Amino acid sequence: MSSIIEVKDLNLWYGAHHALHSVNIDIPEHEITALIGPSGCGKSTFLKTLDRMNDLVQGVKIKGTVAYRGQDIYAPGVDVTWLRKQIGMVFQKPNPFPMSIYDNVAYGPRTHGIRSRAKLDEIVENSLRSAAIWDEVKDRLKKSALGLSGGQQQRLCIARALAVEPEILLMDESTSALDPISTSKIEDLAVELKSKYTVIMVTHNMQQAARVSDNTAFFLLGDLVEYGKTEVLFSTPTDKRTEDYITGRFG
Ligand SMILES: Nc1ncnc2c1ncn2[C@@H]1O[C@H](COP(=O)(O)OP(=O)(O)OP(=O)(O)O)[C@@H](O)[C@H]1O
Repeated sequence: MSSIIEVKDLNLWYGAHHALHSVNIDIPEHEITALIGPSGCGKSTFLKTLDRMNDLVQGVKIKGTVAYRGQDIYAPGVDVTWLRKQIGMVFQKPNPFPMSIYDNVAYGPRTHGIRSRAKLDEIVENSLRSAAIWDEVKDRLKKSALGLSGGQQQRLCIARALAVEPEILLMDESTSALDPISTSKIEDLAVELKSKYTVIMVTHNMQQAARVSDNTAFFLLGDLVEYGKTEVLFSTPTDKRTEDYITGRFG
């Protein structure tokens, strides 16, 4: 399986705080990679380096390379709007825009210049179908997205991310604010999506990582301690710190 992201010697500082220490990791295409580790270990920071969301943080310094399909995304001249079209993000709390369900999904494609009503209708339907929410919303597309349940809102946010046809979907604890049924729907969805997309998810929930991911990366205090196939990392971890974490001895 080829790598879609290759990270080499990635270091990140927030001011004087050294939050990521020389991280090296290759992310395979069309698989689900989970990032696990205790609170504050750098999972979200690492995830955000992949679509340059940390650029917005004042005082941040980043060294090393993050290559997406062989291209360093931190090289001068990289168009961050283009990058975020390739690499979409779904956040911890559902954050639909205060507009209709239809307009939430059409927002990105419109921003990228698509005006044809028929084309937008097609994108909206396909994206909502891919996010497994079409049947629940097809009769209320013009209604406010804020009237949906939390789980529906999160699937709508996934549809919104898919509408611009990214290659990679980043999910930052995207089920932690949801009930178990909605969580299970999003886990099933992530597994379905990997035939078309590459999914990278931060999760606090080790059962979730074990259930849905193909690869798992364990972070601790800014270090990538161990990375490998999920079933191997959970059954025969090579590092004592990984073993302690997955057996619940700390974190
Ligand atoms: N914007 C920021 N400015 C300064 N320090 C930050 C910022 N964001 C994160 N940090 C610090 O960087 C470290 C890593 O944080 P990060 O949010 O990446 O951890 P995490 O593993 O995702 O944690 P959690 O599971 O609690 O979300 C922490 O010490 C955190 O306090």
